[in-house]
Amino acid sequence: MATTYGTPSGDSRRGVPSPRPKGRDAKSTFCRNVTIYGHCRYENTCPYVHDPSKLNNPQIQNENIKKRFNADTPSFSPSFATLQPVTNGSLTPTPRSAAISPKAANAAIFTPKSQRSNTTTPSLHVKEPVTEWAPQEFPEFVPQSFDAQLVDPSVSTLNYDPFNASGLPALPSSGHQASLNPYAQDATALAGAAFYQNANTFQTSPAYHLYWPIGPQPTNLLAYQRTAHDFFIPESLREDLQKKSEITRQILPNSTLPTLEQYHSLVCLDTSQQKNQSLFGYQSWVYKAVSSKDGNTYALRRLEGFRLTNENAIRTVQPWKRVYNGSVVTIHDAFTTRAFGDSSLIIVTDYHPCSKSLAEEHFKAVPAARFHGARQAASSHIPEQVLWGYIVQIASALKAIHSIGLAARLITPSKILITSKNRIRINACAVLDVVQYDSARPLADLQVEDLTQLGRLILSIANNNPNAHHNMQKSLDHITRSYTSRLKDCLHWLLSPSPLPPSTPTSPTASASPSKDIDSFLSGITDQVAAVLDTTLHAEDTLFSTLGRELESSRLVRLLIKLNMINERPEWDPSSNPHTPASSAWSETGERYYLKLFRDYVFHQVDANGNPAVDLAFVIDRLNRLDAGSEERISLVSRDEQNVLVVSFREVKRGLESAFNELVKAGRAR
Ligand SMILES: Nc1ncnc2c1ncn2[C@@H]1O[C@H](COP(=O)(O)OP(=O)(O)OP(=O)(O)O)[C@@H](O)[C@H]1O
Repeated sequence: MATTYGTPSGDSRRGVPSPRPKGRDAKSTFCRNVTIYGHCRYENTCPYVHDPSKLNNPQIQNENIKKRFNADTPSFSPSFATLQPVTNGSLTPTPRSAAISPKAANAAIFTPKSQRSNTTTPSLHVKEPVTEWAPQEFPEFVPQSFDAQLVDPSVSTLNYDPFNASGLPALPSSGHQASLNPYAQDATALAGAAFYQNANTFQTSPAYHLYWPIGPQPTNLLAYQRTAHDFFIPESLREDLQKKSEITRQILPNSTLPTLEQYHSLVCLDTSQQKNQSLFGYQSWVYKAVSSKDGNTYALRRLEGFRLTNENAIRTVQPWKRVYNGSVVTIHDAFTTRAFGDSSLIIVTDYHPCSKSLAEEHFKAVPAARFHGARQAASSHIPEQVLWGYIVQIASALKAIHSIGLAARLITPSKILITSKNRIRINACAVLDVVQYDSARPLADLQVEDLTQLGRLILSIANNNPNAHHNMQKSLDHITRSYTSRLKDCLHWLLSPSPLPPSTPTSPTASASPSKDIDSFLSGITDQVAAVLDTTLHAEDTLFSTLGRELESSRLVRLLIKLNMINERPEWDPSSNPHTPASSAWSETGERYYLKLFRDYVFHQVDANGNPAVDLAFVIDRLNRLDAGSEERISLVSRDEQNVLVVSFREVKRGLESAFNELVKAGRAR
């Protein structure tokens, strides 16, 4: 140790040393007050060395060292930089790094969001520090509302979703019988919920909660251009769907109709008492009925007075159950019954609400006073595209039917249903197979007959006359005048007796097969099939876009349900005993307070005169921003207008999810 001569601090002028000299160790420093006679006036109390020889004495030096590290010396304890949460929920101390970069010293204070209380109002005006230093290119790291009770050590870190937009903890699914929660934002928290998209997939971006970019953008419209219809499905479609739903549920309160096996709540669909027996040989009735087995609605066709003489006759219905084609009304079952007081055959088919037959569509009966009871065409000219649509759809049905060794046998206007615009289905299949079982004709003949019946059907519709085929030449002349030669050739091919000469249905360059079958027919009308397919795809696109709009609506409904479950809930206080009245209103305090103000902001806007401002576009726009968790800030004014809270949609969303999650947890616990 180098000997140094120290200068005792203190008032040396007055020669009084400080009782506790700072800086160097006094016991190893020579006292500057020692005179040439080796005396210090304060030797008894002076802490400095007065004998220069002692300065180099190792014993003294050791003594000094020992004194510095004796039993009274406090033990060494490392200081901790941070307490870092680990996956099992405990806090692990991490030693402070030896070298702290000067940049780090300037960094904003890191406040783990998990440590924010759920029950106290967060500071709404202070920008959250974590967002300030988080690099922009990476998603912000948000500790997921750390709650030691919620964290299950058995849950691996794989369950952790850093992109969980809800900011809520993923509830452990293993070992828990988690009940499905249809309102949960966090799909990963739901056990086995395949209904919820992205249930178990890793989300590379949180874009699933953003506004769907396809389709109309209502916010780009000017105020006067906005209508409620811009946000929802078209009015005509909505009305159509609602009508169908209502008619499907309709029942007759005092119905005397019986229950047939599992089919109950029968409603007769026939609008006319005049029954045409020529088609089946029996009077037929059609009923809507509900199955007690699956709760679905079916159409039952009843053939009154039918007696089953051969068991095999009713078995012919079996292969029809395999015909699954978009242009055929699907058949489900057939049985006989005496429930109506007679012997009846019942054929169970799909029910298509609000459908009508082609006869009702194109050959409507007009008031007798004007036309003496005659059937009059509903419209004078049917567009050729509509006719080709019918042809292609029925051809597709016949392809499915013929390819499994069956024949439709009844392609007639009253037995083809229009289930939506220009969408047709062959009805009443299988009936003739049962009732004419004993006098069955060769299948090939029946299949050729199907094509001929298709020709007659199109001819009658094009001529607006159900009996057009009775005067073939006149009817074909009308086709020549009103439609293209393609359609005329097609009808000519269909109506000609089989086998045909080696020509084709519509084009001389197509198939040279002499046979008259569905394959030849389809190969001759491929151009029309392509055109109809294209129209169908466009219709599908339109419906898909409409569906997308409804998707937005369903998101908003979920959001509204959550808001309404939280807002104005004074009777529940999580901190109090459930059997005692709440001490403070949970829904009025903490983050729920700004949810309440947000509700006012969205739904209770007023204009400058204080009158209610009813702007649907505004409401939808703000709810969408909330759902997307936009960073945009809004001012929420308290009801007494004394306070203004500046808060982002993202913060409101986080508060909403957190509060809703509290309700869900409390509900589960109960
Ligand atoms: N599967 C079904 N789904 C919904 N409605 C159907 C179904 N089948 C038939 N209908 C409706 O039931 C009513 C009666 O049908 P039906 O086949 O008896 O025709 P119709 O006009 O009475 O002919 P007909 O005089 O030959 O009996 C029609 O309005 C038809 O639209």
